[in-house]
Amino acid sequence: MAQYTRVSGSVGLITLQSPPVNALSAAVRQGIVDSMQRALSEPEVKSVVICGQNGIFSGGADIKEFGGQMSGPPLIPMIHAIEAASKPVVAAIEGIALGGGLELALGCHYRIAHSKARVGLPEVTLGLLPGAGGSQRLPRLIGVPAALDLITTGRYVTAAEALKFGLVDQITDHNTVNVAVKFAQRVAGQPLDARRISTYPCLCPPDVDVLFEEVMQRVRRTARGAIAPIACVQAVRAAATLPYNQGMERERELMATLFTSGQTRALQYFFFAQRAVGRWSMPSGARWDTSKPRPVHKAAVIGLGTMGRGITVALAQAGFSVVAVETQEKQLMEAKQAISGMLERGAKRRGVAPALDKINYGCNIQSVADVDLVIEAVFEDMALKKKVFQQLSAVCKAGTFLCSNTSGLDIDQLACQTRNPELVVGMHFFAPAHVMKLLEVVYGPKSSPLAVATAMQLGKKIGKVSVAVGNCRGFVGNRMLKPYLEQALFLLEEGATPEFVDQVLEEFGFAMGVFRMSDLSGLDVGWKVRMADGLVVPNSTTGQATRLRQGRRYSPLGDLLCEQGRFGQKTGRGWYQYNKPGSQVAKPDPWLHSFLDEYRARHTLVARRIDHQEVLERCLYSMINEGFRILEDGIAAGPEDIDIIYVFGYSWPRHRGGPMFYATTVGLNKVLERLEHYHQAHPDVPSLQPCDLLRKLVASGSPPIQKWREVIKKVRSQL
Ligand SMILES: CC/C=C\CC(=O)SCCNC(=O)CCNC(=O)[C@H](O)C(C)(C)COP(=O)(O)OP(=O)(O)OC[C@H]1O[C@@H](n2cnc3c(N)ncnc32)[C@H](O)[C@@H]1OP(=O)(O)O
Repeated sequence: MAQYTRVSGSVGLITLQSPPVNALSAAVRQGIVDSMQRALSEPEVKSVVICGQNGIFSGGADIKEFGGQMSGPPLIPMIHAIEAASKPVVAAIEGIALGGGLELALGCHYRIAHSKARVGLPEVTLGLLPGAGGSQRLPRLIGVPAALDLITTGRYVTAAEALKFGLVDQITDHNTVNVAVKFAQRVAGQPLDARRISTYPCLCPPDVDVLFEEVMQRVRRTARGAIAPIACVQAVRAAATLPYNQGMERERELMATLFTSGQTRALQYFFFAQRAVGRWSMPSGARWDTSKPRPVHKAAVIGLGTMGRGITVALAQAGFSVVAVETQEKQLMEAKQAISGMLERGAKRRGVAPALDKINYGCNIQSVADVDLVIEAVFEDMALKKKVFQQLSAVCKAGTFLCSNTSGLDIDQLACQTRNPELVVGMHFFAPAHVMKLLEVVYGPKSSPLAVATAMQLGKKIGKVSVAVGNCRGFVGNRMLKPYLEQALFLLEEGATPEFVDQVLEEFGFAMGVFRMSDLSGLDVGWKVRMADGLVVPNSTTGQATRLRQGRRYSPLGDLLCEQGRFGQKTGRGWYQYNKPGSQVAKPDPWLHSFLDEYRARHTLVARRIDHQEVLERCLYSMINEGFRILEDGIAAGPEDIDIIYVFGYSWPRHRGGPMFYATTVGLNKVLERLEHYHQAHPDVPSLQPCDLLRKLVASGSPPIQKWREVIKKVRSQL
């Protein structure tokens, strides 16, 4: 709702009241319409101020209303009526003015912002465009180039930047509402024609066509199939080329297309999923709201390879004191130099001082004795990690949390090496750890809610999206990756090329196809794991046994490449060839194609034509099937956890919501039917066998994803 009061005798004050972010719900819109009518009809009122309660102007349209029947007064005529009002209307912007909130402020005749306020049009991140006149008013107010930037990226700007753009008229460090009220008194009675943004001409630079072309190309390149950024450019182009009313018509048409697209539904789901993962729970019943974290002031990182360096930078940049340990003097010096460089470059980008003094380097594990939390990031080797955990347990003060950055080893085995296994959790970062947003916080059977809460809070403080997951091989992300990689290899055996598989996956929206990604990560990483698991049989080039392990189909293709020293980008050869080791430009490799031909001939495999659909279905549905198993096993509490992990950690296209949400858009019955089909064709591939939870969801009528937790609960209670 909105509250109407009269202040200072002649100013009508409209306060938006809809906690927590004063979203423009039907009730708020109705409140604004009613209050405006009152303010305009009261002769004593000479001007109006619109503000939001609790120091927040507005977080925009109420996203929860998008799915349902719209009720209450629509936003566009409401904003037009404000702009057309005969009395000056001033927006007093505190906290945030986002999306529809900023569009409302753009309908006002003046905007006063607090110096700490942030404004923006983030609709593009929800698969929309600023469809309440924002795409037409903003370019008229701040010019086409700046409007294109804000609207296509959805980025927020500070009050200072907004003032520079001319987006706000004044900023203040004082009480914004008081300043706005005084301002409103001053401008009462002044002519308003020059204050109505919709009447402004749209100022374009001379080379505006070139600008639109460049922006459109950039947007198409980076959108990975998302349609909203393209619609945003088209809407701003309409502002630049058409009279206001026609531009509004174009905005409406584009908005209608976006609104009915599956992409906006996926992105709205993703918005709420991002918030849902913070409300973690464990199978024991421990939860985010009943488990208090302990403050961490000083942390340590053990092992300063690629991951350890990134983690150290992430911690130092967030203001933590860090003890960084590498036992070999030479490696320590190299790491120190690399970390300092990373901090300096990061600080330069953000215009702050580098946090070099936050880090103490040492060769001795004894130097971590007084820290509150340790993150072990040594080689992915269980014996080595166990030794480190034994040492940490002996050295650290009582109560220190011991965390491992393992990407898939058993957390419980590490916990068992320590005196206090309840203080042990996994903190699985993704490379580069100071850049990638995802953190899997892994609880073992002995991990305490205190340890989970502390790791989750630390993740938040260093800017990560943290997801609490259970302990199993590969946790959530890497466990689901296994069937995906496996299917990609099987497709090569059956006739596909790495280029074709990658092309299909990249057209789907992945930043990188599976083979380009493997070349980037290094083929030797998985090879070592498979060797440790006893899956690699060296020099076994023929015979049925080469393609079977433990009764299941197995492709040795990756092992065979590694035997040739082809580890990917770092060796200049992998699934692709590169100009030189370390180069990132992947080129198809004729050697690889002959190698695949010879391999198929040796194993009497006849290459067949594989189409887009088969690549997508086999790679993605096998992965989704594993996601259902993960839910069934209680390793992830809900589908949102999996989707967040895949978008933030594995470049799953956000506009498709994540693998589990994607399954709902395909239709669970279709996913089930195709898995059954492929499993029948490949009975020796267990990952294609549809899991029980998927069958149960289909049997219960494929409920919406928000209801899956109930079905999962029922399935788990029957176990
Ligand atoms: C015709 C169409 C016209 C206009 C289109 C639009 O306006 S689309 C909406 C554009 N606005 C946004 O995209 C803003 C989205 N919100 C945010 O970015 C952040 O929530 C915000 C406002 C910066 C606050 O961040 P903070 O970290 O402080 O809190 P949190 O994100 O956890 O949000 C708190 C709870 O508020 C809910 N919420 C936030 N924004 C909206 C919204 N616009 N509509 C509905 N609900 C919103 C959010 O889900 C949280 O709820 P909870 O139940 O606690 O999860």
